[in-house]
This record gives sequence, structure tokens and C-alpha cells, in this order.
Amino acid sequence: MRESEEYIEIGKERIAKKDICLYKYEEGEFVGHLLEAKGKTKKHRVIKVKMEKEEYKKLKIEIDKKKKYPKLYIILNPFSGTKKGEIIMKEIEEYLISMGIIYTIQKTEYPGHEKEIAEKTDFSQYDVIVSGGGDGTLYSIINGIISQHKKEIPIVSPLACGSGNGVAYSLYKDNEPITGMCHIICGEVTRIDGIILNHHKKKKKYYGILQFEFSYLSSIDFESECIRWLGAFRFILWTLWYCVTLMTTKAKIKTKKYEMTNDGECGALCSTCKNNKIKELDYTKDIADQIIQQHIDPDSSLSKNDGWEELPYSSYCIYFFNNFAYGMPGIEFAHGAHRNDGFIDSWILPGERATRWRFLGFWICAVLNLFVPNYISGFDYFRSTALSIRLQNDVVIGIDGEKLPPGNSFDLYVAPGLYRTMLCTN
Ligand SMILES: Nc1ncnc2c1ncn2[C@@H]1O[C@H](COP(=O)(O)OP(=O)(O)OP(=O)(O)O)[C@@H](O)[C@H]1O
Repeated sequence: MRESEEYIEIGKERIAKKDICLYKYEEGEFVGHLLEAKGKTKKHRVIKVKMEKEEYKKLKIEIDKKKKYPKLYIILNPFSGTKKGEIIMKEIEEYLISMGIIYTIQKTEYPGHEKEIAEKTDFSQYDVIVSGGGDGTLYSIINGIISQHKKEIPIVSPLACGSGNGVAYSLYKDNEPITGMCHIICGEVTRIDGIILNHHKKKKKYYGILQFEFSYLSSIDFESECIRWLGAFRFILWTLWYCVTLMTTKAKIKTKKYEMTNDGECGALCSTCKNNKIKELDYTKDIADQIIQQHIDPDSSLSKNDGWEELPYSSYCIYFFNNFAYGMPGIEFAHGAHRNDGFIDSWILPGERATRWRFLGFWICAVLNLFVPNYISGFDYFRSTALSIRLQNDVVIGIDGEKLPPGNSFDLYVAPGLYRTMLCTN
């Protein structure tokens, strides 16, 4: 074994030290998990090299030199996804123990427990809160920690143990929990955008990260829960059913929209954000109120002249407000919005223009897209920074795949750089 400041030789390979994220010694072998630069993303690779224990001990000292590993608080939902969370965590723990990483695991015992933990736990002794579960678990944890109103928002990172794992997939470009843990251990603190939903009827704000949905999509999402065992196929079956029943929802929607350009990490889309007029947030106070006040109330008399535009359509069969590239379980919406681009998209298919065939086409494309990346294109979508939605009746709505109390009046806002997470970016 020979080493320089940045590289280390393991077996026959010369490896950048910063690329080695997780490692252990098992049955006479060094097992290392690497994250290596590939284009704009990081690719996960495993290396296994036979060596003596003594050689491993020296290698460990070299790898750990100048590295500081974060202290983790892991909230694990054993019910998420295929209920393999505990098995996944056992495998990951072997690495954490080998590397001497300090961690605590708190398993959830009932639905909603993750939110209670996030609301009540003092995380000040920890560097990262790990959400071991799906998007629903992450959503609940985020809402729990925001309610603590700490000075700075804690760092929260998803670890894919659910069925959809939209956020983890988008951030890490890989659905393997071990890849996520590599980012968590070796990544840098990175800010990502959030969604704030102001629910007028409930007089409550909900903090999202992945997506907001109503009409077809929310109904498909929640009503098909009864056939969850079918996996992603349940969505297609339910879609077909709504195609037959010609389902649409009447709504009035105002948006602030912005042509998609990559403005870098802040994700600033509206003029307030773009011109850097957004004020520093005080996390000890209501974050949503501060962000909302920095935008114009869509109902105010000024709204017509302030970038707010009423959409010309009155009925919608699909409405989907998406923050990440992997907004629906197992399906890649390959429109380029991905980690840290900070763009929220609105996918709109207005009732007047949307033939059922087109909607069906959407799903066919989505399924095709599983096999042919970057296949979907040409839909009526644009990027917006805020939405005001007024409906005739109360409807089922969803945020991050979680069902919210029904309502007929909501405002949604992009919250640039609201959350902090761990990500290997270079
Ligand atoms: N111990 C538990 N037993 C039963 N349900 C639980 C438990 N702990 C948490 N839950 C609930 O499990 C639900 C589903 O979790 P989650 O959304 O993370 O998984 P998923 O639906 O498989 O993943 P995704 O949202 O990515 O599709 C959450 O609403 C959560 O409150």
C-alpha cells in the first residue's frame, strides 16, 4: 500500500481518498463503497480486496486521516416499502460500526410516530437526521422538525427504504440505500427547495419537498391504496378507470410562472427571488409566513399586475406540482429538473384540451420512460413559483404522496433553499 495526500492504493487500484465513503473488513476482505464523479453526478461502485487484518488497520488509519464523520440520528420506519428497512439498516450498521461512526437508531412503532419523534427530540447533539423510510416518512419528519422552530433548520437526509423514494432517487440518482448512506457520510451540506402549502380551510401550513397533487393524480394516488400490493401498476389501473369515468375537477388557478432556465442553486424563479430581494429567514419564527410575505397575496388587488396570471382553463384532470425528477413511484419524469436545480414544475393538463387518449398517452410514456430515459416530452407544463388554487368543492389533495384534509382553497409557494441535506456534489 502506497499513498499520496489525495490518493490511496488499494489492491491494484489507485483510488481518490475522498471517494471512499463507507468501508468494512469482512472475512479477510476490505469492502469499500465509493462515490465517483460521472458527468454531473456521482456513481456508486463497490470494491472488494483481499488483505490481512494488519494491512486493513493501516489502510483504515489512512482513509480516516483528515476525515470527520457526522453523528447520525436515524429515524427508521420499518413499515415503509417492502418492510425491509430493518434488514437494510442491519447491513448499513456493519459499516457504521467498522468506521466508528456515532449513531442512534429510533424505530417507529405506529403510523405518525416519526412526526412525534421529530417534534419532540432534541437533535442538537447530532449532525444529521436520517429519514429511513419513503417520501411519507421524510415529509412527516420535515414537518415535525420545522415545528420545533430552531435557530437553523437541522440537516435531514433521506435513506431509501420506502416504495417510491422520490426524493432519495432524485438526490442520489440511485435507489440503493447504501448509496444514500455514502452521500450522508461523505457529502457536504447542500440546500434544496421546499414547497409550502397554505391550507385555508384548516388554517394550517404544510411543508413539502417532493410534490403537490389534486384531481386525477391525488385520487389515483390515494384511492388505489387498496391495491397497493400491485406496486406501481395500481396507478395505471386506476388511471384507466378514471379515463372511463371521464373524471375532471373544476378549479380556478392563478400562477406566477417563469420560463425554465438554470439559475443555479438558489432555485429563484419569481422576481423577488431572482433579484435577490429575499430576506434571511428567522427559523425561530413561522418560516412559511416569512416566505409568503415575500410574495404577493394572489387575491390582492395588485395581483393582476404583479406577475400573477389566471390560467384560461376551468377544469383539470391532472394537476401536479413537482419539485424533483422522480415525483411518482417508480416513474422518471425526465424533464431535467433534478437535484439542486431548485425548480418546481407544474404539470398541467387542462380538461378542455386533454383528451382521455392524451392522458393515457402520458402514462404510456411514463411507463416507457422506465426503460427509455428522457423519453417524455412535449407536455403542457411550465415552471411556476407560486400558485393559488380555488375550487368549487372540497377535493382530496396530496402533498408528497400524503393525503391532506380536503379543502377548496390553497396557496402553494416555492421556498428556495428551505431545507438542508447531505450530498456529494464534487
Ligand atoms: N411502525 C409503523 N407501523 C405502521 N405504519 C407506520 C409505522 N411507522 C410509520 N408508519 C407510517 O407508514 C406510512 C408510510 O411510510 P412511507 O411513505 O415512508 O412509505 P412508502 O409509502 O412505502 O414510501 P413512499 O412514500 O416513498 O412511496 C407513513 O404514513 C407512516 O406514518
